[in-house]
Amino acid sequence: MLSYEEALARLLAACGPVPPVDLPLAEAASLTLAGDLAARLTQPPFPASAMDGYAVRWADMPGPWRVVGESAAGRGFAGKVRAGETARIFTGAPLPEGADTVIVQEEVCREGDLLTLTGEGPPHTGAHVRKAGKDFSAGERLIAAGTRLSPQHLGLAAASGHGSLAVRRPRVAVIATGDELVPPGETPQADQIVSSNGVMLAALFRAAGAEACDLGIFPDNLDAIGKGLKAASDADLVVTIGGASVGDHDLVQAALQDAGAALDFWKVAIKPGKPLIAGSLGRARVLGLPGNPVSALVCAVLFALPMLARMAGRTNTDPTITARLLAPLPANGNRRDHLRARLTADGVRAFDAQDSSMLGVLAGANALIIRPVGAPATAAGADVPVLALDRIFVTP
Ligand SMILES: Nc1nc2c(c(=O)[nH]1)N[C@H]1C(S)=C(S)[C@@H](COP(=O)(O)OP(=O)(O)OC[C@H]3O[C@@H](n4cnc5c(N)ncnc54)[C@H](O)[C@@H]3O)O[C@H]1N2
Ligand code: MOO
Repeated sequence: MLSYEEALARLLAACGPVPPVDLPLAEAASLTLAGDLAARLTQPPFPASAMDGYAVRWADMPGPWRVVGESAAGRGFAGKVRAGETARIFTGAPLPEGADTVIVQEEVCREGDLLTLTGEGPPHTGAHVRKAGKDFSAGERLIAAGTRLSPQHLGLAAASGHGSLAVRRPRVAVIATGDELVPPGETPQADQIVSSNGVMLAALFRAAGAEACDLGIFPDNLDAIGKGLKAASDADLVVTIGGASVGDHDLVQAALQDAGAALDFWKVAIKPGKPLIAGSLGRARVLGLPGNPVSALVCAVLFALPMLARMAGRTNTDPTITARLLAPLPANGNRRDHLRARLTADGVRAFDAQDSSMLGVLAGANALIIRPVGAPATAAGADVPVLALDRIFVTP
């Protein structure tokens, strides 16, 4: 059986960046920028007031002044501020020619056109004025290729003159297999259960900056699964769920072979998720995940997310952190284990129930404690490696 490290290395070696697409800013949130982004505009484009007040020449301090005009945001003062003169000015408005400093309105008294200083006045020349280009200048590199776009990045891109962005958004097709499955919202008949994994994994992949298409449920027969694979074949990553193990109705490998897929490996020394299948179908990568919900999610977190990061053109940062163990753990066997756990400021504690079918425990877990192959019994207080799921699911 392949180790986790070997399996991940092989999967990543087979993935490259997908071609970029141009998307409107509003659709680019949390996707990955394809190329360096340079400013097209300068911000602020002109020296601008940072306060509501009066624009003056520092040389004229401490006044008094004659008010000769007004500069508002979006409607500057066309005239010039000369010796002894001032212009009313508002936050964000262009500083009129001749002026170099702003006095806040709380520090002056105005009677008609006459303005006198009542407070301390501005501390230095240029006070309360934002120089042109203080934020950024046209041509400046603002966001590096490979960055996942946060809301703040989108604001910066908009301000700097971009209405759309070139991003890499890998496409993932999700195929659930199983005669026992009915879609979410439907009432299962005798011997049936609801397919929970499709919606769960599609949401995970979307949160990772992929375009996920949940193709639905395909029964346990070669023809049906073959149809599913056909429908999925223009994706960058095809993810099947279930039918990965050794039972008579576990047909995903056979269906992949029928469809002409090349199989790379089957089974990884991890827990849960041992029967993972990996291969390629045309130009798509294929991951055949085990059907147990926890196994499917753990495999997706361990393998699909790094593959999607690579396809999106991001460097895959290892999300593993270290936390203090709050309750002892027994020695681990020959598979790298991933214990559902609760991570708090105090440390991390594994749930007692670790069966790979239990969605209730999975949904209550915000972390996976990693138990390396052959890890000895570990006492409370020790530092252990942990995957903090909250971090993985909300990145950027
Ligand atoms: N004799 C052996 N039996 C099994 C082995 C083994 O090594 N020898 N491995 C076990 C392990 S470990 C796992 S994990 C499972 C994986 O099985 P499959 O990938 O073939 O999955 P299924 O049998 O199709 O389903 C398993 C389980 O998950 C439920 N399921 C499937 N799809 C969904 C879905 N979309 N939503 C919710 N639940 C789903 C399914 O009903 C089963 O209960 O095999 C063990 N057996
Ligand atoms: O490897 Mo299975 O995923 O333990 O239930």
